[in-house]
Amino acid sequence: MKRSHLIAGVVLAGLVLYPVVNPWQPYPQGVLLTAFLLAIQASSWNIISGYAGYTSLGHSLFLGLGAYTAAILALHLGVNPLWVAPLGGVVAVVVALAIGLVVLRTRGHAFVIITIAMLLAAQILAANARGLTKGSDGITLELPFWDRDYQNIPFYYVFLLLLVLTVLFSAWIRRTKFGTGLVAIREDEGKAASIGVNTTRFKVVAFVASSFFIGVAGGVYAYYLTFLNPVGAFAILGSVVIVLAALVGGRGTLYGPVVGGFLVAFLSEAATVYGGSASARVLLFGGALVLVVLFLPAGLLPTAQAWWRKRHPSVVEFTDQTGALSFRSTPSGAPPPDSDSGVLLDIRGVTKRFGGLVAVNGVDLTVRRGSVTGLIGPNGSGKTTLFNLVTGGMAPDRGSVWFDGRRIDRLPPWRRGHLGLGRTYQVTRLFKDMTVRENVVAPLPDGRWRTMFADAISGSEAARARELLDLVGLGRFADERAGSLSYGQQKLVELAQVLMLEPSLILLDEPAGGVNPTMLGRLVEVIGEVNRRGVTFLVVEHNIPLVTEVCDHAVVLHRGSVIASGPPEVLRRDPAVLDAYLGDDASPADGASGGQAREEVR
Ligand SMILES: Nc1ncnc2c1ncn2[C@@H]1O[C@H](COP(=O)(O)OP(=O)(O)OP(=O)(O)O)[C@@H](O)[C@H]1O
Repeated sequence: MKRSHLIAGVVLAGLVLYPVVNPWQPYPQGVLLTAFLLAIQASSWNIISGYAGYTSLGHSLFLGLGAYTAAILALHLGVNPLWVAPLGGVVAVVVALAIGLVVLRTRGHAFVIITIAMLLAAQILAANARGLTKGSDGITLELPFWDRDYQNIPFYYVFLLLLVLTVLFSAWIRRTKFGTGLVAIREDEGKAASIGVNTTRFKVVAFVASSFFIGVAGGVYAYYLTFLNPVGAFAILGSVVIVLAALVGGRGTLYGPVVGGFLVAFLSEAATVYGGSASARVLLFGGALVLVVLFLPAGLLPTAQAWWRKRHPSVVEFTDQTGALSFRSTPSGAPPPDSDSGVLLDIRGVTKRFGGLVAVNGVDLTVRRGSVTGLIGPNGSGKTTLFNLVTGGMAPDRGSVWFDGRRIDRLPPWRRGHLGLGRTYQVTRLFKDMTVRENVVAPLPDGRWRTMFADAISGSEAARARELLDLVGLGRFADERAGSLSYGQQKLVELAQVLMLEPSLILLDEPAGGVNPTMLGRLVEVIGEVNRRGVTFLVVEHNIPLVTEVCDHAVVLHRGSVIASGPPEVLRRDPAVLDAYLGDDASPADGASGGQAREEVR
């Protein structure tokens, strides 16, 4: 069992026993209860804002929604708020879904702004829907039905139970492919989409998942407070405190937000007792936020863990990287080598403009099944743009892209990944904070919900990841952080990662760039081996000898247009190609690339 789980278990046992051992202490129980509530919120917030990296500044919206749901039902139907608290979670989920579907189709800052706006809108709505909420007069609820002797102990246990459920839920999410996908979105959303992660769906589900337990807790909280008004229920400070708690403890970790929730709740209590006015409290939180961002950007828990790891370093075993190609079996699902070399990728008249610049100009290009096709051309000739058009990173202005007989240019990147289209990047885009193994199992071969909620590293997948890592010679690095590998090794891991999608076509963008000669030899071997297993390649590469070695066919792009195609050794002597690389018309701007190409072409 992991040490952190053990510590959490001991702390939990202590918290369960505390009211039993010390029943006549309503004050510390009340403080702890507030800490549980904040930890529930921070831990839930962590699902969308820690795992997926989409910061919500209005998460107390869900506490208010839960509280109002329970309070309104109690007011109008006379039911006890405690029994209908789960409905608060349901309302929070419905609202989160509606907001998420609108906002999370986009990327970036819009989300942060909208979350604050939603909180303020809810406040205004609650103040104005007087028939339902009694407006700014607020709703007063009955006192708890249990004997006064029990004080707040029942609330204490309900919040503690909700906290345990929230943490278990968050832990389960982190273990699934969904959780890995969220971290992938946080680290590099574009890359996540290219390996089959339906980023829109993942973000919406994460936002919804982050609202439920807060909504339930809100229902219980209304009963605990016995009074509810719009300003208190939808307070912006409540949201700021949630963010602060998660940042202090360590966003993106399982226990960080819980630890942060406790610390911030205690700090808040101390500020109320010793700090005097409410503005002193705000000042204290502001100051704490600044200090955390400046001195503990990762949060307390990750900083402590890093310190521990430094004091107790694990022994890293370096691979000798020999025998990597002596694998035994064919990767499951890889298509058999196809003797009939029909067209697998068909790019028809594709054009892409950036303002006045025509980066890709009416390109027609076909890649035959089973081939290794090279795509060459001077710097800026449009090769990477063409890759982006094929994999869905951007949409063409004109023309169409067909893959395996199906038009794909309007499909989102993840759908293209599910169809068997994989790519690597000019500058590797591994998820650097994940381990090598996590990187390799991160791709999602299909868009089914079952796959999404399967274990991130299931038995068969672990075996396959191992096999693929052995294929590229990096099996022994499986548990290392991907960012700690050399650049060439990262390129190989990226290839193993793409192979996990079981692609039929892989687009390699400058695989040799920045890779040392030994690594390059391995890369060439791996490309050859994977190709023999039936995978087709389209390779962008400046290293012409390498193109001649691995490619059976090449296409030359110049200023966005195809100027030649044929066997690489023939193209090397084609005057038009030589001209494009070295010719009179080479502009001073690409002079450097011309010099580089001059070396490489010869
Ligand atoms: N997102 C973008 N916005 C504006 N211009 C762009 C964008 N992406 C590429 N370009 C421009 O389009 C042209 C083609 O660029 P692209 O990166 O596709 O060329 P390339 O052949 O891959 O070059 P290299 O060999 O240097 O990677 C260049 O002039 C580049 O500056």
